[in-house]
Amino acid sequence: MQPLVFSIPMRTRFRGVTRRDGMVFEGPSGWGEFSPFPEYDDAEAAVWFRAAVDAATGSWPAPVRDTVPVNCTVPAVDPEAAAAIVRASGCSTAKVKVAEAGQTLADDRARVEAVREAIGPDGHVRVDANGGWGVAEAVLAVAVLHEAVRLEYVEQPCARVEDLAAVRRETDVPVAADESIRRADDPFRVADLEAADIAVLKVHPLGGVRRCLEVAEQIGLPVVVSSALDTSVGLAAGLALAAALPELPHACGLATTSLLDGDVVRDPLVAVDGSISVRRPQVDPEVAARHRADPATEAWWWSRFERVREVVEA
Ligand SMILES: O=C(O)CCC(=O)C1=CC=CC(O)[C@@H]1C(=O)O
Ligand SMILES: [Mg+2]
Repeated sequence: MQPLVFSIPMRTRFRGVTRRDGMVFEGPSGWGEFSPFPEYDDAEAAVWFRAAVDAATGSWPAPVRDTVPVNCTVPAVDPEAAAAIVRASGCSTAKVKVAEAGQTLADDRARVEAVREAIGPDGHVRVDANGGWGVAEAVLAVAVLHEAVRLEYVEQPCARVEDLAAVRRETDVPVAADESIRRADDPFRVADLEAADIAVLKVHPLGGVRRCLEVAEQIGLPVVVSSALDTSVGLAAGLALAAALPELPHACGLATTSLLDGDVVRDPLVAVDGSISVRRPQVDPEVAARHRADPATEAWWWSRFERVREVVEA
């Protein structure tokens, strides 16, 4: 089948995005997704392209489990909306966005408190600052939020690896690295600088399932597999990675189809009782057609696809 350009509305604005656009294409092994965020340049998008080609033409490692525990993902919304997302999810781990531009630590605190209330005392609450804090700010914010709700970990409190290491030395709350791995020239620097307790791995920004498995083996840290807000096609690759990891001590950030108002498959990968069953849904042309991008968006993606393919084949 011809590659398809999709454009799916987000249910809530997330990382400044209100629609998720991208392409899916089919190869001998199944469907692959190519959906780098629009602001990424061709060199960065090329890594996502490799992951999509790998999904469509390569083989995935053998799974060692058939379900993957997942967290619900709570955008930087008000406390009532945050609690409603947690309750609707059925998950016992929640990842809460904090440090959103234009919001305060009091906003973050009110959100995580509502999430703790909704998830109960035995649930896990983790926060993701997407590098939005400086070191001193992060140390203070983590102390306040940990005191309020007990945190499982804090993801990417600061942008720089050196700053992650500095925060890690100042707090007992485990630090997870995300952008410092997926957008870094050297994904292993976080381990070399003892900057993180946990590695968040995303399949598309890191070039595919097998490449991620190699990173997981070499980085020497417990891994949390997370999505890049993919459709169920991209998520299946994350699920394959999570299913193949020898150890999976934390819930994974793969319950993100609920953030999208639609999908390209008929049977989306959704969490049931906090877990997703490991499988690989195929694109349904009729369902995908409902989310076909408008001609201008389609033209933009085709031109990106051709440019990035040239980068990859050069
Ligand atoms: O980890 C999750 O719970 C879901 C995925 C998720 O939060 C993200 C996906 C893609 C880009 C993001 O800004 C964000 C993240 O930073 O982890
Ligand atoms: Mg993150």
